[in-house]
Amino acid sequence: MTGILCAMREELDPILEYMNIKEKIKHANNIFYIAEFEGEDIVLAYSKIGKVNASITATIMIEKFGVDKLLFSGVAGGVDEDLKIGDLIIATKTCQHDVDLTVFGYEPGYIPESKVFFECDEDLNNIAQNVAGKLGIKLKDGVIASGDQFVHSKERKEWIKKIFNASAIEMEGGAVGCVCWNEGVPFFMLRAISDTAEEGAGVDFDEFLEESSKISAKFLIEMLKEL
Ligand SMILES: Nc1ncnc2c(CN3C[C@H](CCSCCOCCO)[C@@H](O)C3)c[nH]c12
Repeated sequence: MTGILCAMREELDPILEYMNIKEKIKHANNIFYIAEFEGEDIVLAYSKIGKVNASITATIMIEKFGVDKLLFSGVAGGVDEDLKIGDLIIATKTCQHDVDLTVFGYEPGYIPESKVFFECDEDLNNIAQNVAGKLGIKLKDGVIASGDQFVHSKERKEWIKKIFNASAIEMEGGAVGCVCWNEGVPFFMLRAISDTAEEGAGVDFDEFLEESSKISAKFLIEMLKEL
């Protein structure tokens, strides 16, 4: 069964509008929507913000609901110069930019017995690129870096770009990628840009959250039709 995960209610609501919701299950302070879409059952939820919350919900989706591929939809801060507000990006891999065990000689983002980068599923990414081609949409791909902080400083953004070669920044994908890697579940992440993660990003985020969430949701629905 396909799982669709978002961080915020605003990111999930535009997706639910396309779904025939059959059941709502409350569990671990989340609501899991069991829906039917084009004859297939799908489980959907928003985790709440941040890597810990996203890890909890992703793990429950897999362990309790038997999700065998996990698709994330939401918004992100753009890092690459060519990413404008409203543009779409998919992750080739995710990481955690706020993990720092460098005093012990480890590279930024590395945790012993784990890894810095969690690869996203190539087949799902290829499907996304095919859908983008049919729709005539530019769909960037690249590293998307997560941390438990809303990044609103050019200095921090440039550091994340330099160290992780990040194209976008958010707060959940590195955790969900880690969960899916450990569980052996294919992971796909789609984000629409809501801000540029620099000074003033908070204002842009508030202004563009809803519209960028809809852009991501709309594309995800087109992709679901190809799964
Ligand atoms: N620059 C940036 N830095 C880090 N992450 C992001 C993301 C991606 N999501 C949005 C949300 C952060 C917003 S907290 C909003 C608090 O409530 C505001 C009122 O509801 C979190 O789930 C990560 C967009 N721009 C970002």
